[in-house]
Amino acid sequence: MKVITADIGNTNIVIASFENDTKEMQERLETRSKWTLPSMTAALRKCLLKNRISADEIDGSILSSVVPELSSTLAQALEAITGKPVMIMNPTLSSGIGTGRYDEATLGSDRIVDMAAAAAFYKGPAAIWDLGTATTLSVIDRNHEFIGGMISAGVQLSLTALAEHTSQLPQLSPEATDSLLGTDTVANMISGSVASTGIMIDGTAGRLSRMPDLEGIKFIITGGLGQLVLPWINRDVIYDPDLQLKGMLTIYRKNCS
Ligand SMILES: Nc1ncnc2c1ncn2[C@@H]1O[C@H](COP(=O)(O)OP(=O)(O)O)[C@@H](O)[C@H]1O
Ligand SMILES: CC(C)(COP(=O)(O)O)[C@@H](O)C(=O)NCCC(=O)O
Ligand SMILES: [K+]
Repeated sequence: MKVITADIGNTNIVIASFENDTKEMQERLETRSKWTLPSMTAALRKCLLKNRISADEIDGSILSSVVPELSSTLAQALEAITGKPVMIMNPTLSSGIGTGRYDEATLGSDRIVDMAAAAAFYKGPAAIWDLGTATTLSVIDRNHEFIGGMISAGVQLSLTALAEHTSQLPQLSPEATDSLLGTDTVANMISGSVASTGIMIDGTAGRLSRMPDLEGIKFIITGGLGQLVLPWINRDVIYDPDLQLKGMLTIYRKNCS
């Protein structure tokens, strides 16, 4: 069975294709308000062509979006290409996660997808940090109930905010660093965003591991910026850059009958 997964984040749209459990394509498009139905459809067709996937092989698709203004454009583009209705993430779909403690209408669907993948592939209790535009933490207990989390400014977003709101700080992209204490402005900003995010995650993980209800908790890191912070986390973590894609595939299968 061939399934397309589409994930609209605030920085990137990730389009992937799975043949059964094997990922055979992954492409990134920029998230921008200028996408129209024709330009989106053309971009999707280009992704498929580049990966030699023909539209009539596709059995179905699933869309997860945290940018509602773009959801219907991408959904319509997927439907135009596949000729089949797209499954759109919403609170009524079965995900394997109990979200009753949170206001479900406001919970980002990328976080439900992260938790669904963690439950399916690693089992709870688990804490998932997703390092994208924002850094999110979502925690599930052993019964796969979402018990709470955190939202903080992402690594790139913090750097951008520093440059935009100060006179003397430059615009930077995050990069790997092994120095805690920088001796110039750039090194200070990089350790202040990259190292400090890893240390924040490590400290939070330490506290979570001491919570009696979360005994045996697993720590999972994903998202475009996840790899950069790994060296700053001094404990066992699972790094799974495909968590979001695997979660969407899991939810598609649970709901496609
Ligand atoms: N494969 C990658 N390698 C390095 N950086 C990446 C990669 N993918 C995304 N990024 C960076 O990660 C940030 C966004 O991560 P992403 O998980 O795509 O965010 P979102 O889900 O919010 O759209 C951007 O700063 C982007 O430049
Ligand atoms: C927190 C987020 C902005 C993260 O988005 P991302 O960094 O993946 O683009 C997104 O999950 C969202 O809009 N959530 C809604 C608020 C909530 O989850 O409570
Ligand atoms: K995120």
